[in-house]
Amino acid sequence: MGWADRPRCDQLPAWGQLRALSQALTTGYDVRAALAGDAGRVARFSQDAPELFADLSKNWIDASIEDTLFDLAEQAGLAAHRDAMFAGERINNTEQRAVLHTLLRAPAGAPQATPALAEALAEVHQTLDAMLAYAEQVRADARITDIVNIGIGGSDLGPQMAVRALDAYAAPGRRLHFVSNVDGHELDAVLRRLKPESSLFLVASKTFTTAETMANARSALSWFQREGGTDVARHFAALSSNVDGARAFGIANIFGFWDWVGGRYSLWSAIGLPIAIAIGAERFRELLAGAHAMDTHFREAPLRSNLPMRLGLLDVWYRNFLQFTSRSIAPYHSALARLPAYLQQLEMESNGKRVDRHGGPLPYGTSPVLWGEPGTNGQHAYFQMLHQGTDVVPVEFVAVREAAHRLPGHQAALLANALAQAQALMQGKADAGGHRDFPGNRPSTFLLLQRLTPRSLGALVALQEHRVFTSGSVWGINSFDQWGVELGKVLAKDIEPRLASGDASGLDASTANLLQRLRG
Ligand SMILES: O=P(O)(O)OC[C@H]1O[C@](O)(CO)[C@@H](O)[C@@H]1O
Repeated sequence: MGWADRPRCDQLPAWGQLRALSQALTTGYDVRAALAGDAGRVARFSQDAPELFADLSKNWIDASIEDTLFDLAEQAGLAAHRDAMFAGERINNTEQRAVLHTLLRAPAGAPQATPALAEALAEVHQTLDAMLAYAEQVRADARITDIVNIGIGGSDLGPQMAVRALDAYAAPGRRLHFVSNVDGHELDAVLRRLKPESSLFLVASKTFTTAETMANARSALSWFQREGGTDVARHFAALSSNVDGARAFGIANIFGFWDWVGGRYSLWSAIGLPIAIAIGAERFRELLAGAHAMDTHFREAPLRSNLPMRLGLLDVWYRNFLQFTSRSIAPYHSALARLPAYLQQLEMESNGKRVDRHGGPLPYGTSPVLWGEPGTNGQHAYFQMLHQGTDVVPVEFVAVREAAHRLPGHQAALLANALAQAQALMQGKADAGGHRDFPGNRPSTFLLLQRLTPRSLGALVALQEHRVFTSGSVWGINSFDQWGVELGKVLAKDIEPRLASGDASGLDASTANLLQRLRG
């Protein structure tokens, strides 16, 4: 039986065993006792992976639970599903598309399973070379001081997150702006500071039809022409798999990609152009190399030491057997400020599904809610709830050992806080007074990077992509479509003219009332 037609995960033997294991944890799993009583626990639940170290030992997990999760992965055909993705099978079944973002970071000429894949890889490298040559050209052009990326969702979140994360590698004197929202305040605030002759607009849209991006691109183009800009070909470029659409818009400089790159998996493609302009071609290649190293790990490491698989299986354990509904991301590096937003799209758009890949409703939970802010800021905001709230929320710390700055004292203070928070969540502190009592035993994972470099960022992001693949695969869903975003788009199109006309016919009473108030 193949991965696509195996029984649903809740009908697999390991699922029942995991249910029994979770029912045995009547008062939760005691991580403190487990750590104190087992000298081998840290080694058993820690591991190296490319560019990072992971400590899972503060989680509600033990050897028998993890072994049963490994059984579940085997029974669910996880490895075969992964291999099908790398082999270019159309695993995105609702759109009949392959899922090959990993090919975007494969080295030129890397052996491929089929001639078609080898050909696709050659095309990837041709486009990459052209895109990186263009990035270098922009970097060398002292007249261009402001680059504006106009895109939304995957055409915004990845580049924005990475540009900020790699700011230490950016050449000074050039500003990158990201405009995503159809809310004109956002574009207006950027345009007010720009001059046409020193601006470059990158219109980033896989489909080149997304309403917000098209509205912003049209407004940017009229501003450019109104302000006396003449050379559209020099000041506008498009990053899109819809080359005809970009051309019809009037853009000549187009960097393409393929339908097998999902929007939220696209920062490695032409969508990564703002990153390449910020950090340069060589550093961009390092970003790809870091991701490729994680791809190789995901492909080749045995299940037991395969970090994306271990994290994804832990996510399944938490979501389906301990009923945790969210995970908090705590990056202890201010340059990773946009990582939680990026991961929200990655995980919640991929795995926020209520039917299996054949369309059958699921009786179990899927994507958790992801949220977070950089540490130490979160500590002074919502960590109260993590320590003393009624719900258990697993926290994923991301810490970076070496700072990119030389300000004395700050890095030690930052790292001490990361460690202390993980420790405090776990240890707790008994106090008879109630209000000052910390129950402790709150689970966390600790990911540790040596430095935040293009390479380590690439590995970190690929790790997250593959852990999302893992949980989605076990759940039997299609992690690569996003039909859930469509209905709101259609309704907005219907409502927009009504705001002008006031026609509320056929609307429900609440929407009709709000429509009239918005008009007034
Ligand atoms: O790159 P595009 O085609 O403009 O799409 C932007 C985003 O919109 C979505 O399709 C959701 O509406 C995302 O999946 C995607 O990343």
